[in-house]
Amino acid sequence: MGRKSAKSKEKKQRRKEENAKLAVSLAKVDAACKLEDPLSLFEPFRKFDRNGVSLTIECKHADDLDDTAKEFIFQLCKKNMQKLYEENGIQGWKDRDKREELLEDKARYLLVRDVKQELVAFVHFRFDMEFDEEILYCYEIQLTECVRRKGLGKFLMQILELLAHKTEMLKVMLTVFKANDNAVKFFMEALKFEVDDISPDDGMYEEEARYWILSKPIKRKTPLAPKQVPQSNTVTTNTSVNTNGQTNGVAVQ
Ligand SMILES: CC(=O)SCCNC(=O)CCNC(=O)[C@H](O)C(C)(C)COP(=O)(O)OP(=O)(O)OC[C@H]1O[C@@H](n2cnc3c(N)ncnc32)[C@H](O)[C@@H]1OP(=O)(O)O
Repeated sequence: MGRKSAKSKEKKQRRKEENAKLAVSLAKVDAACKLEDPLSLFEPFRKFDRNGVSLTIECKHADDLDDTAKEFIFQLCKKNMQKLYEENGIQGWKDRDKREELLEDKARYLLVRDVKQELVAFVHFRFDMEFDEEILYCYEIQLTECVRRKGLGKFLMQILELLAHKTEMLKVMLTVFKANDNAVKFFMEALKFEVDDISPDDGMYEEEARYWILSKPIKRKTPLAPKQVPQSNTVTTNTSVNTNGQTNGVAVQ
């Protein structure tokens, strides 16, 4: 009896701790979702001026998109992804389902425009929980062909990593079709994303899953031990961005 009651006490304590941890994670996601314009935290990242293109980047809630932006997002996604969905997706491609997913409440966008103010690329992302972890999920990164292979995709993913760091998310996650060779090279080779623990294992289903769930942990600088802290108090674990758009305090490759 004595042992049993000690055990149940332990169990209760563990559950209490788990609930408290979950409440903290949910509060972080909630706070991140409430940020009006997260890009205002990283002003230098509003411009991409490299490799012969001059582009501007803005961040919007799905709710605040105008009809032109909504249509651009849907049509570009369809152009880039329909064939892959039809060949690899369980339910193929469905216009209506995709339109709904793109405009769900939590959806947020990075919108990229050229000098004529024409949209040329977008990222659809969300702050969310994946099981009991607070994460930033990249639903889509879609570029028109004329702005590919100029470093823009990498730049946009760096913004997501910075946002995830600033809002204290644990990972950036995404789903990619195994057959999407270019995207797999981009995420896994160039950006060092890895197959996440929740990605379906081979052999889990009758047929091998046609996609991977990838993730990249958001690394934080470990604060120095007290005796190592310099007198000048210059050590910080916060992310800061210098005027060249380079980051300090977060591992962005
Ligand atoms: C979660 C999802 O959204 S999955 C779907 C991803 N999106 C798509 O498949 C839509 C069509 N493709 C695209 O929009 C773009 O090609 C993206 C997003 C995949 C890549 O963006 P880009 O701006 O073209 O990539 P970026 O120029 O930053 O490339 C960085 C590195 O990734 C790798 N990479 C990018 N594209 C390719 C490619 N087509 N083939 C091989 N490697 C590539 C390279 O190592 C590249 O470095 P390098 O150019 O110095 O060799």
